[in-house]
Amino acid sequence: MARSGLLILTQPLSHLKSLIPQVVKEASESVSGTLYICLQPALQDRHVTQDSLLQPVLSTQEMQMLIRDFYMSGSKVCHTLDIRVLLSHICPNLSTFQPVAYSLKKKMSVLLSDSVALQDVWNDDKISLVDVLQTVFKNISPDIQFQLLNTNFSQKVTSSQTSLSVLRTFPNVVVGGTFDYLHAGHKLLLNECCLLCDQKLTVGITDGDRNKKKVLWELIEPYADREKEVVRFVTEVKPGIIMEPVKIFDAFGPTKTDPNLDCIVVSQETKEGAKMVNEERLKLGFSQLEVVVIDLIDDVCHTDDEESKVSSSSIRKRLLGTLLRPLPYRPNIPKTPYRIGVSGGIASGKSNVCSELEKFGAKIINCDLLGHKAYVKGTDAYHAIIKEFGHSVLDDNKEINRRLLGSVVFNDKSKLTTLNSIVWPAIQQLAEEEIEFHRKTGATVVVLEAAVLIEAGWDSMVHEIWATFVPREEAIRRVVERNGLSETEAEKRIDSQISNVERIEKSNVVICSLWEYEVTRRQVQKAWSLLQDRIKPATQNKL
Ligand SMILES: CC(=O)SCCNC(=O)CCNC(=O)[C@H](O)C(C)(C)COP(=O)(O)OP(=O)(O)OC[C@H]1O[C@@H](n2cnc3c(N)ncnc32)[C@H](O)[C@@H]1OP(=O)(O)O
Repeated sequence: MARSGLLILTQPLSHLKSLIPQVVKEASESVSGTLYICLQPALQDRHVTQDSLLQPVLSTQEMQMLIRDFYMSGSKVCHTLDIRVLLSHICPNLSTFQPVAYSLKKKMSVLLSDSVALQDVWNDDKISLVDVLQTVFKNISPDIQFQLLNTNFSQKVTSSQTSLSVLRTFPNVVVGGTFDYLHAGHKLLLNECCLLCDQKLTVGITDGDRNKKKVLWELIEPYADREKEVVRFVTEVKPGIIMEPVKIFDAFGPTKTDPNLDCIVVSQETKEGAKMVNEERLKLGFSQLEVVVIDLIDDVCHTDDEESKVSSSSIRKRLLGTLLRPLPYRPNIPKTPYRIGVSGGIASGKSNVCSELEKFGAKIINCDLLGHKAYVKGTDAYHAIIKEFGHSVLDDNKEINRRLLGSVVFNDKSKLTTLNSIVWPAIQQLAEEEIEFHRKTGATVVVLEAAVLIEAGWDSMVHEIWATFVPREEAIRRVVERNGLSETEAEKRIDSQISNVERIEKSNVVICSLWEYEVTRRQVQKAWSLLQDRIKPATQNKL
């Protein structure tokens, strides 16, 4: 199976239409990652040269529908396939158009085609063909394999009413979105923009508070990564146009500042936004934008609690419980038992996650309880706390009153730092002793439940970090309800810890406890089962 491949289709467009699902299915059996699609009907009766591969092809409404079908089918037939339909040579005017060669980023190691003529050229002179392909597309692997599609293109085509009229294109096209985890819906949207644009495409990419209204916004990719993917997509499929990414913080973005825009491309979901944009432009005395609406792509694998369309929020939900980033190399800690640190903001559901993990067989070390132990009467930490905070933090039995101590330290960051410097080393020592105890009993996985594990720098104590989180507003609500604190006090406690985003950035696995227990349980189950694959002895992995 190739990671990336190039599919050159030479059939007349009318032949292709009903066969797209079959073609995509066949291609997905040979390519697992990116599939670049080049529609080149002109190649049928011409030699394979740089010119014939880039021969201009008319952008008709039929072509537009066909391209949409590729994305729709791709998402149905193989939702993991990254389809990119190449458009540099598709144009509204054959006589004046100068296509630009592609510069595709992924190394292509399989060439798929419906063309027997191309197969003949391959058999006759593979080296020259690879040279030509390299010039037109770049990144063709020297070891590229050729595969003639099995799809029967000679079968009778069910005639459907297709419009052959030439597509109207525009000098300046604009589109907007979050473009998080660039998916088939985004690709269709951007592909459509590229098809309609013949000079400059402005892509507004949301950032800041606007993103915070979205489900699991904490998992939205950083702006720079989203911009990079959008730019890569556009420059790959249509290298001849100017591509301008712009950060946007509202529903208007550049449509409010750029009078020269001509066309806006929106999805069925955002078409109301286009209406608002035109109303605003009218007020500003700017020209009205032509509005092009594209359909949403159905998500064939969505579950009951996910949207029925392909969506970034479903993708983010599916990330919960999975390994988000590679594991750190920890040669300093013994391989067994495998150590997981479960950290998480106040009232984020750590204990619930840990009790689920316990049911699976993990040994839980509750660092909060170790904290109680660390400063019982008579310990070094006990005396150090009295020295720093005075006798007023003691109860009638001369034990440290945690509630009183809490009200002092959560109102003064420097005092919290002092407390931490006293108790963290003591808790850490006790935690190591418990791990050793579990090692002797043959435990395979120990879980260090520690709210501020990352803040304490204990990441180096564990093989991987899992984080639990809920949105800030939900954490406040829970703390007010659970701990009987005021909203302000709850906020102070939350602010004494790193933010969800900072914690997630440093964690390998993330669990969100915002919904019913069952939803959290499923995330933990997924995380546990993926963990088993990771920690299987190497020999078992090979089986
Ligand atoms: C590295 C670790 O995570 S060890 C485990 C956490 N313990 C510590 O850091 C030791 C210092 N903390 C303490 O001694 C106590 O938490 C006190 C005295 C500050 C407060 O005690 P209590 O009023 O009984 O509150 P409690 O211990 O239940 O903590 C309340 C919340 O404060 C947060 N919290 C605890 N310690 C800290 C800290 N050092 N910094 C920031 N937040 C903290 C926790 O998130 C906890 O909520 P959670 O149980 O939902 O996660």
